Amino acid sequence: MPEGLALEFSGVTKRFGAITAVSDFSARIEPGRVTGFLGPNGAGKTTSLRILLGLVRATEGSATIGGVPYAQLDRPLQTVGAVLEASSFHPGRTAANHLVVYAQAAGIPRTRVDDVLGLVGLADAAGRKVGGFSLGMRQRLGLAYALLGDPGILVLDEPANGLDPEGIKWMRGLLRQLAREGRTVLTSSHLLAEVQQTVDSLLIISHGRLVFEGGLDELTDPSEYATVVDSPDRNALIAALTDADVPFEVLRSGLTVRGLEPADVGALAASAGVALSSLHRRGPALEEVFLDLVNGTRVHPGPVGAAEAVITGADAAPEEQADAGAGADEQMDAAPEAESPPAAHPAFIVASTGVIDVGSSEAEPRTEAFIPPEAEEAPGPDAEETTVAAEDATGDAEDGTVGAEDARGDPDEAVDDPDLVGSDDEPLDEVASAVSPESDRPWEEYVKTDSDLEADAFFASFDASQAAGAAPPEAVPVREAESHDERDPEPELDPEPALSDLSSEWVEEEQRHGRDHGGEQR
Ligand SMILES: Nc1ncnc2c1ncn2[C@@H]1O[C@H](COP(=O)(O)OP(=O)(O)OP(=O)(O)O)[C@@H](O)[C@H]1O
Repeated sequence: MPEGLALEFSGVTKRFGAITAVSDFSARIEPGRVTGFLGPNGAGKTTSLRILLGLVRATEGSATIGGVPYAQLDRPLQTVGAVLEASSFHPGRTAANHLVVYAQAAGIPRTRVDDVLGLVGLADAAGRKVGGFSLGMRQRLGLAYALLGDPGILVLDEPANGLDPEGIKWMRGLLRQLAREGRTVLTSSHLLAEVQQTVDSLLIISHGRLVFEGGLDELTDPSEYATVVDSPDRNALIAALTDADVPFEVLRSGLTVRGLEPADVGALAASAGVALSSLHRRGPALEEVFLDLVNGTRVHPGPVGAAEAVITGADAAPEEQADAGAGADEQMDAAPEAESPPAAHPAFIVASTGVIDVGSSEAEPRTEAFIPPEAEEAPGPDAEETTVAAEDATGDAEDGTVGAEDARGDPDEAVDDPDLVGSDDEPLDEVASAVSPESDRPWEEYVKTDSDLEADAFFASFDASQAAGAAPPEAVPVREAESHDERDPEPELDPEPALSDLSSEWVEEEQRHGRDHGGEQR
């Protein structure tokens, strides 16, 4: 059985130019549990996970896997399986062939490909081209990739995206099973409800800062709960409570008793011979508590230093805090259940859904890595990380893509906050090469990370070493792939390319479509 190892973030801060994506984040994730990593859009979840996986270098602090940085793992794919982005598969390759590339590169037997495809429910689709896959199928394929090396650690970024209710149920079961086997499972989401039934522990992050660390049952204070009880003979129940000196309020939904558990109230009624029509515990809706935590109107008195972490609303009146979370019924039993530069590591290369270990990345000097035309006006290509226009890299904000502006609220405020401005003595070139903090709209700027350049170099060197003169395939437009009729067993896509066809031209084309293999998918 693969060994689950602890994951640890120690004082991790990541600045992208003027934006602080993660701020002094420390947390420990234990094996044998499912840990939910929660936060609203733009909170810094993906950036934190990328730092953990050696795809982005922390500005400060470190993240380790079993005590060592990702880059120092001997067999990365067999140690950590990651799903960070499910939409970046080559549309012309079959699901099986996609995995075979990674299996070969990591020395994993071909039979494992069939195993994992079966495990994620894609056995029947193994020979189908990924361009015809639904989002949910791509998500499953991403998971198959993560499981390929039978790793003891699973790091999944929003794994439920695109899954139907049946798929979500299946995913929950799988995560629980993996944790039961002793593996470390870290799964991110922006919805508490999505992970509520799965996780043992929670990390909640907001504006890059940890605001909660603990179990679901620790999210709320026991004093926030009350027992709601009712009887067909309400007068008899009122008399029984009054005789026992138990204070209560009469509500339309029943009598609310504070300070007594449902079992105690039930016993009291039984001893008075009063039949009950309902008896349950009522507390703040967990989703409300989650929102209060991320909005700063609730501060968790845990060891995370949340009081300092939450910038606004921390001094809201206690009544307001209680009101904000109260009101939703909850069934009794529903309650809780850097210095070493990773990109230069010769033993791994970044792939779209995580990391693979396919030998040296040094083949292509970084200066020759693909630089999108949009980046040409940005600081020079010899910078370690390069700024590119946000519209191409992050999608148009008007399309609904959440960018830094959404995440940070008032952009002017963000720029004025000294914490959000990269300092001149940053150890990385990225800050120097990023948009200047004086820029009008720094939050819209995309900073090309080490992993972007690693991916560029990987595909370029792959092409150089494998190409046998075959013409590169035309990239299949997304629209064509997405409009595929499921009744057609095999979409009319381009022929499946050979490994040697994975040319840099294709990568460029993919990047123009926003499917940056291995890079930041903003
Ligand atoms: N390469 C980059 N260049 C510039 N800004 C970036 C880059 N990557 C992330 N950011 C910014 O960092 C912040 C945190 O982003 P991140 O993707 O980590 O958040 P998230 O919690 O994963 O959000 P979501 O749930 O929407 O995926 C955002 O403001 C984002 O715009």
